[in-house]
Amino acid sequence: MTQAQARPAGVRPSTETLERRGSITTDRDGGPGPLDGPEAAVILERARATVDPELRAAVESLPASLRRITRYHFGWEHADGTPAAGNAGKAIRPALVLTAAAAIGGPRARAAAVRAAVAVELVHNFTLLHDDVMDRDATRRHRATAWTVFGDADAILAGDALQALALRLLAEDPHPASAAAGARLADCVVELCAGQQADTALEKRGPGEVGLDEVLTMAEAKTGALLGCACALGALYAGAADEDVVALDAFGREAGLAFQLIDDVIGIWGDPGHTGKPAGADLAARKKSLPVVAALTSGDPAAAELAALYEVPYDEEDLQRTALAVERAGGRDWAQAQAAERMARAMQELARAVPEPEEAGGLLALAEFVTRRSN
Ligand SMILES: CC(C)=CCC/C(C)=C/CC/C(C)=C/COP(=O)(O)OP(=O)(O)O
Repeated sequence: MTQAQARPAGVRPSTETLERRGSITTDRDGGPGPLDGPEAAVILERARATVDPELRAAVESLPASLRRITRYHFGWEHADGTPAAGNAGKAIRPALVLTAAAAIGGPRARAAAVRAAVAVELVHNFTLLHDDVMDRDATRRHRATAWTVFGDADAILAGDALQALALRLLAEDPHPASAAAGARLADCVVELCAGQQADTALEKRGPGEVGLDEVLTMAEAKTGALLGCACALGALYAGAADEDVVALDAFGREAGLAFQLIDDVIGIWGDPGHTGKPAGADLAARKKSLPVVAALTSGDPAAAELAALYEVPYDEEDLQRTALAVERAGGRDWAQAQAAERMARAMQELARAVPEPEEAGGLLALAEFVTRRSN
């Protein structure tokens, strides 16, 4: 099913519709003006504007030493402590929390779910800080990663502090759903850790020793779990029925897997000007990303060439050859088709929880965004 087909018929919400269901607000409350760009971009921008004050307040509550690292990580400060323009990321996860809440319970539910959205964004950034240390990634969001500036220990501890702030935010929230949300977020952190552990274990194995199913399972835990949790938290804060919370969690997970598939494609063929990461970093690190494992297990003659390249350390010369071998063995096409398939499943779950297309439009737009993005 194509993405266009996946969108339920007749869904092209107007600015008024988006306002009514709470996905956006106009400048009456100081938010962005009327819808003037792609819907997802407006929703993401609005989510960023909604969560940033609480996110900053949470970070300001940290001791000075940890505050410095986290302010740098969010792009609010340079390494020397002077103010920076800020690049705290795309805000996909807080947008999912707020938009899921709005889809079920309208603008009031969206407003009630702000702390949950901040908590999810804090957990996401905890994982990024740790992931960069483990992967030895030197660049994130177009800047040097925190561990390269402050060292491994400080980056890890700043990540730990963000996770603690997330759980404290929910613990202090008087909303009736906050305890269930806290438990769900804690379970999600455990799943993220298991996914990350599976990933590091896979990286130690040879190119011929990794199966596609186990990489998909790992990616669902590492990436899908938090997107699913974000949607579930929004639904919980809106007072959704249990089965709708489950369906929205599944929607987020499937969209999350599509997101990881596209992230892996971008990691190989993306434009570094957009991604903020060096070209081919995943191939250079010999990462067993989803397109690579799909290619390795394809049975295509190009798979043998790819396996041979993956057996030896990275050499600048072979970067293009490696990307070409993944493509020739079908890894790129498979990842794109699999992302479309996951999107179709996500749409089914969304229709179960939010059958009214007008209400589902914001979540649909975000899911489409993750499979269309270029960074
Ligand atoms: C426990 C542990 C260390 C787990 C690691 C989990 C992990 C980092 C998974 C990768 C998820 C991912 C694609 C992040 C980029 O998100 P994004 O493109 O939305 O980032 P942005 O906030 O910069 O936009």
